[in-house]
Amino acid sequence: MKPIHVIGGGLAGSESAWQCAEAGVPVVLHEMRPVRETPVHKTGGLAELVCSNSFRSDDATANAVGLLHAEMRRLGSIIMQSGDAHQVPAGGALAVDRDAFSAQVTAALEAHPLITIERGEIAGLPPADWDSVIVATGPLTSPALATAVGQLTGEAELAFFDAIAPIVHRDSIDMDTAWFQSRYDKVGPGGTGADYINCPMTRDEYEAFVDALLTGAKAEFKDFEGTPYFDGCLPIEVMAERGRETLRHGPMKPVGLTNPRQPDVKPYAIVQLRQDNKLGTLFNMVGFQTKLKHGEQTRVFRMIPGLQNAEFARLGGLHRNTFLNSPKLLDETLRLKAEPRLRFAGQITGCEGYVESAAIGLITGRIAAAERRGMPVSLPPETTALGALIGHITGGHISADDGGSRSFQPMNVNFGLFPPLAQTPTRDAEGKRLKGTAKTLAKKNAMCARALADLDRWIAGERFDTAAE
Ligand SMILES: Cc1cc2nc3c(=O)[nH]c(=O)nc-3n(C[C@H](O)[C@H](O)[C@H](O)COP(=O)(O)OP(=O)(O)OC[C@H]3O[C@@H](n4cnc5c(N)ncnc54)[C@H](O)[C@@H]3O)c2cc1C
Repeated sequence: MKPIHVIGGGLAGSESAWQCAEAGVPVVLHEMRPVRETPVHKTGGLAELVCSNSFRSDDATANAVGLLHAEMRRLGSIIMQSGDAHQVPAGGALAVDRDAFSAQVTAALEAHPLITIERGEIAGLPPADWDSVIVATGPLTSPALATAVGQLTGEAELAFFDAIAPIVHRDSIDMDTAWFQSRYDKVGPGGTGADYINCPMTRDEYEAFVDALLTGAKAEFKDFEGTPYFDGCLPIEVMAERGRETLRHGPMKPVGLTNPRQPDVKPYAIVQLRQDNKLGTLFNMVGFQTKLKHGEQTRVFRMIPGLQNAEFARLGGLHRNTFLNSPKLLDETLRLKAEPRLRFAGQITGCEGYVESAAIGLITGRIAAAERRGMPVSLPPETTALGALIGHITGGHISADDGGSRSFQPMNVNFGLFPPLAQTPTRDAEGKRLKGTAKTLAKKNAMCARALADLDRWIAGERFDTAAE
């Protein structure tokens, strides 16, 4: 059997390669690192996490990304297996030790008899005799390949940017000012209820901090002027520009947390830091992605009480994010209409986040493997998180039909992408009428239950079963 070529050994490409191989199809995985680096990757490891170490909520009963975790686990995801094996405490979220996680993914792929890993950049369109290719080169696709893809799709259909948050050495945080606590003391999977470091601010401190953010020198990005930000990853200073109170309602919201030294005084704002490595020596500043210049970051972030002596293991930054205008360019099985031997996976398709990228890698791998084996291709139902996400990429988004710039933007999985329930729950188990948040929660519960039931039926109806191969 001719191999499937997967380009890019990140979150999506690693999962794609794994799924193809588990389905009995040989794979050549091409990863350019460490021969050639991206502006943000630091290692040669597969599935390297470039910023936060969080896979976000692990709640499969009421959260769309938690549901996606559950679906991927049912489909034998190597990313979820490795994430689960290297979890670190993070309240209700699934966060991982990034090095151990990446090492496990790398070892699993290296050991698979059907996977060959070739290190080196694919610096242009793949050779013509590669008849089935999965392009999973991510937001930082190398310029040579991006240019080649751009020529197939039209240059205007690529390029965007993203921001990363700083990481602080734990022993440089003043724990006489800061304290450990998860919001609402939420224990979550593998957490303790006291997983985050919290830094409180008075009103005066908050106002001075916002002023410093607004006036601090920013890195310039002339290349990207006029490009809209993705709302899920707004730089902190851009949020501050939207209004002086915006941060207090966003990453600095002071709710669900009590300062043990002054339990009766409500902080005006709180900065949270989340454990970043298993050792617990590094903590990242939650929601603090930034395009402040490096010197300014040190100065401004040391204004935060508890971080006055902070030592930064990594400062924040702003980087390119390459993605396709997929609804226009890809068919329903994620093939490039202009060149169908090329299939796309991961963030380059316009999903957003580690888990979503891996999820699209998972489905793309299964589709490509089924096709190679001459089996019918079946997509997950649109009621599942996987199906909803693919739907968004390949057709769910409705473009503004005004002839202006494209409107398709990267998207995290969310319940807005799912078809509505046939019947929305109106009463609880005791027959009491549901209202407000209880009603919303019941709706999410019902959507999750529907998704998992439909996914199980889809799995049962597949013509090949990866677990049995
Ligand atoms: C600055 C920044 C910060 C981010 N922060 C977060 C975050 O905090 N949380 C989150 O969930 N997501 C974050 N993301 C998004 C996250 O990177 C992606 O969701 C995820 O890594 C995408 O997975 P992927 O497999 O599509 O791409 P990647 O994981 O980036 O993998 C792509 C791989 O392709 C390789 N490659 C590129 N070009 C070539 C080529 N021509 N030949 C061979 N190999 C090639 C790269 O080396 C890389 O290993 C961030 C992205 C950026 C850029």
